[in-house]
Amino acid sequence: MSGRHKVAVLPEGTVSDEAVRYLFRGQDVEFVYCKMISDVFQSTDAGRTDWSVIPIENTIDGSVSLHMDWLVHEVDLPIRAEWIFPSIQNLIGRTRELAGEHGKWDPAKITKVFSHPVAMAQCHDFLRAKLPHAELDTLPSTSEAVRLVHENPGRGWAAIGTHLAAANFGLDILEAGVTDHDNNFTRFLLVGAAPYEGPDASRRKTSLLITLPEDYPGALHQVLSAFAWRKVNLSRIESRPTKKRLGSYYFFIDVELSLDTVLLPAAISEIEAIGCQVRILGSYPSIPYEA
Ligand SMILES: O=C(O)C(=O)C[C@]1(C(=O)O)C=C[C@@H](O)C=C1
Repeated sequence: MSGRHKVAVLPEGTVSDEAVRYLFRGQDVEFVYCKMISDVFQSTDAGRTDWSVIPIENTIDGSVSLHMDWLVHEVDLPIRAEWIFPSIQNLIGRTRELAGEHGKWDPAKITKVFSHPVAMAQCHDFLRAKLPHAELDTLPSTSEAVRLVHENPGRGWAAIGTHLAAANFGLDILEAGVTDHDNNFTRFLLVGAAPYEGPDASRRKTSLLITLPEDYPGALHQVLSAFAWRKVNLSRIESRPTKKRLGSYYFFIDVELSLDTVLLPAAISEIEAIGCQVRILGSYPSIPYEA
């Protein structure tokens, strides 16, 4: 595809937006903001954009299962790159509306908190300790939550979201950094038909989706040993339902090796020889994060 690349991503001011700006810093790309993650996937699937930005795993909340399932069942978009980005969440609202006697926000004045479910889960301890009385409501993104609070003054509403969203909607940071741990990162995937052309990374990975044969005792052990005896490192193994039958699962396996090496195709052939189905989800650079 020629010309300026287009990247589908959740709305401006989301963590995904911050992360994609970081990945493409200094490069001439066009961001196409989509309200829902389904629109992010479908935009590239339908060819309207070259890539989609998909949050896939978080330090505190683990894998984003919904997005993993979309990658497998709904679209066929190869993974082109992965990178991590800090997920810094803040309590956002209007200080003037929510302040107590001392001018600081007063938890008792907050009736409802909005956010994306994954962002909300990252702030579980804070919400339980400081706002146990508040109703929690989830939305398709953190910036959508901030927008809702912006449009509804005087109701005691607050949002969990980024500094960028608070600034975009002219709201205040009531409390900064409210995630359960400071060292909170989200891993993102760039998926789509176009190869990623950014600066190359020395670390490469390959993601595989493996379906085990039925009635083959020890099949998972054999799969793992095909990697183990070749001393191939796996950075993640995760099971998800095939959605066809109760108890039937795929295994997502991230291998710390490019598909261009001799070892990995040999391991895949060995795994297929025992009757497993192997789908290659992508072989891609793992871009390091530099603070
Ligand atoms: O709502 C956002 O800000 C997003 O970018 C979405 C999302 C996610 O889907 O996991 C991405 C990263 C954050 O850690 C929390 C939420």
